Amino acid sequence: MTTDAARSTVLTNIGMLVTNDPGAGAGPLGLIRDAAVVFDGGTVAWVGPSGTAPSADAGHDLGGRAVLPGFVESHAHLVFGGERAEEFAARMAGHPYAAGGIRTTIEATRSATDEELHANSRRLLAEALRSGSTTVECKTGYGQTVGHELRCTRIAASLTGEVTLLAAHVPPPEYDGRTDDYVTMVCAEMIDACASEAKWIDVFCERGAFDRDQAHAVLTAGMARGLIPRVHGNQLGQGPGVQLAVDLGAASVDHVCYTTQSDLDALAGSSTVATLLPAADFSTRNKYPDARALIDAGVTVALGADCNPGTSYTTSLPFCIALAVRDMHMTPDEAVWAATAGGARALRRDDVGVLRPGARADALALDAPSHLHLAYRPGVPLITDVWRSGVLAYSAARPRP
Ligand SMILES: N=CN[C@@H](CCC(=O)O)C(=O)O
Ligand SMILES: [Zn+2]
Repeated sequence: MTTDAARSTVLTNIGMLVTNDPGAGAGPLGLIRDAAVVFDGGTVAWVGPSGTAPSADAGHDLGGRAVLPGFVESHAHLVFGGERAEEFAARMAGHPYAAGGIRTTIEATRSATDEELHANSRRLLAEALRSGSTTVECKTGYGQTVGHELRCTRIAASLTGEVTLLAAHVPPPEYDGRTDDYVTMVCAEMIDACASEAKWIDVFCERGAFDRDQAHAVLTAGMARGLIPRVHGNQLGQGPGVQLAVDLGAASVDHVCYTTQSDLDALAGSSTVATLLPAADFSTRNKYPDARALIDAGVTVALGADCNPGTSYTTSLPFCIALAVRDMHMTPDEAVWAATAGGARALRRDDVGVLRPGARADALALDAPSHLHLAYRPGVPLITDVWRSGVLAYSAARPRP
């Protein structure tokens, strides 16, 4: 077992390799049977048939198992205090989900110590790694004051380079009935204070949260400070989120459960990714997005787990793949692509979500002969090994990280 990123490692006897490089193998997933991969330090050095693999300092025989690029989680809320199991139970008893539930977590987050927030977010990041996520975006959004958002942004930045300032998640209680004043404060103070720690700016554009003009003001203020927009939209009903995301050239619009034909047309003619979050729809009994209509219209689709304590307390992209196939009518290949290359597109990255020379050496192995088993065997812990930047960061054969 190799844990040293400075050395080269050859993975041999891979039954089925997903490269996501159509030039390297069959179909959009670039599938290669009986394959090998060489990692040199933190990058992929070689990909091809097992028999022709170059030698390396160390070897890892996969015994016919499948290997995929590490999952790219492009939607996660990992910095928060408390949990909302009671709200989940009430929902399962028939209470609807509403944006206001976010305030419960704002209160718990503001009350939590830095150490508690660090420990909880690191625990969830390690959980995501065990589920195969090797790149993880992380949002703030449960502070909603300058000081608390700055604290949460710094904690997120200690976990990942993909930090999203979710400056406008829901108007906090002290701004009750004064959402415009909150937006003014965000644009005048919060974004200035937090921008240097973040890459992305995000808004929840939805009934009960922020309307189109308010969301536009926050996103453009973020863009003026160098942040790239992404949007939570069209989760709970039809709304302006999709169109706003496209108008501003956002990297992604997330949820996208309720769409009109003009939303589909706008997305199809844009570079904005539709990031679908089926675990949130599962846990809120919400309508699933029409993934088939999106894909058939030519929209780029990503899958995210949306880990958060309200709507989706899971870090498991394998679970989302299974939901996407069973309930959103994506093919297993489409779902696997969306959780790897699709997530990379949503984060505007070309070095992850793909196994080709020069890419980051992020991969996972399954206790299964092909990637199809991710949807075919729902709920089964199939992931045996996860490499991040060439290092074996998780192995089911070893104690957990
Ligand atoms: N939709 C908005 N934000 C989260 C939910 C947050 C919460 O309920 O705490 C989401 O992505 O689902
Ligand atoms: Zn979210």
